[in-house]
Amino acid sequence: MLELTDVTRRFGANTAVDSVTLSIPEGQMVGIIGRSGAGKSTLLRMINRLTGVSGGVISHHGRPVSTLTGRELRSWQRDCAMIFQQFNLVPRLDVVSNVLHGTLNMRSTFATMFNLFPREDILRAISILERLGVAENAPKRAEALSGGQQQRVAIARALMQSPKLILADEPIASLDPLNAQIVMDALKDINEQEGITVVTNLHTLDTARNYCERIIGMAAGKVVFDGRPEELTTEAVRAIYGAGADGEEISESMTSTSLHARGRPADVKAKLTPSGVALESI
Ligand SMILES: Nc1ncnc2c1ncn2[C@@H]1O[C@H](COP(=O)(O)OP(=O)(O)OP(=O)(O)O)[C@@H](O)[C@H]1O
Repeated sequence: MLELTDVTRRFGANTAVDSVTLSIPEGQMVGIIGRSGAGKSTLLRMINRLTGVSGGVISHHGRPVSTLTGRELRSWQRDCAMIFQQFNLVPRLDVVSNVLHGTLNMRSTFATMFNLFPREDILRAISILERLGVAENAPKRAEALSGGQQQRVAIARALMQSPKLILADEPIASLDPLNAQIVMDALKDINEQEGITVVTNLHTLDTARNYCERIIGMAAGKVVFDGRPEELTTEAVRAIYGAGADGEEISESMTSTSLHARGRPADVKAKLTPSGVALESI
């Protein structure tokens, strides 16, 4: 169980995350939604300790993790792997080495500097890449891969850490709908097969509904919705996304996966559905 009690993060006078209290049981797939600036990334980054807390406590199985330092902090960061919107791979390094870097915290600096990896780790990295359908790219430089393939490599690197939790910060925001679906399917599969808790920020409501058993809605740093997808009523959506700054109502484009493909008229929207990609006129 991951527990956040009164967790707050301030940046100067700005409160990015405001007294958030949450319990996330082991094995849950949770989607965090909200407008830009609602505090979603800051919340995830505090769990992984990329960002410190200004107040409150984060604990895992009763152990406070928000105050860990040194070796214990590194061990916690290994337990909760992060996946980022921009993949964060080493572009010039080959794919398999990128995945092997998931073992970074477990190895000596010397071994890491010279890319010395045990044979069993290399075989494991390749089998994880196989599972994610990108093993044929193992010798290529990461930068030679498409965005969707790079994100699958980033997921492979996360799995290489044998994490207890995967924290994904807008993992599909840079991907086209088809690749977005492949990446979300991979995260769902890992959650179901391995029982790894997945907490993912999503900028699209329909993706959260389709993939997550629990949705947390944030607005201005606070949790304003926490429930099952079917409990997410229009009223709840309005509480999360509110009205626009100029008073306009929430629009589908704010909350759904929309793509204006090159050469395609802007009034056609590609929507990610459980059965594939549907093009709709809007
Ligand atoms: N390192 C930082 N320094 C100063 N302010 C920050 C920092 N990180 C985040 N903020 C501020 O905290 C607030 C919440 O930002 P955060 O990135 O967590 O929101 P978000 O919901 O993830 O938005 P987005 O979807 O655009 O990433 C914003 O007002 C942002 O400007």
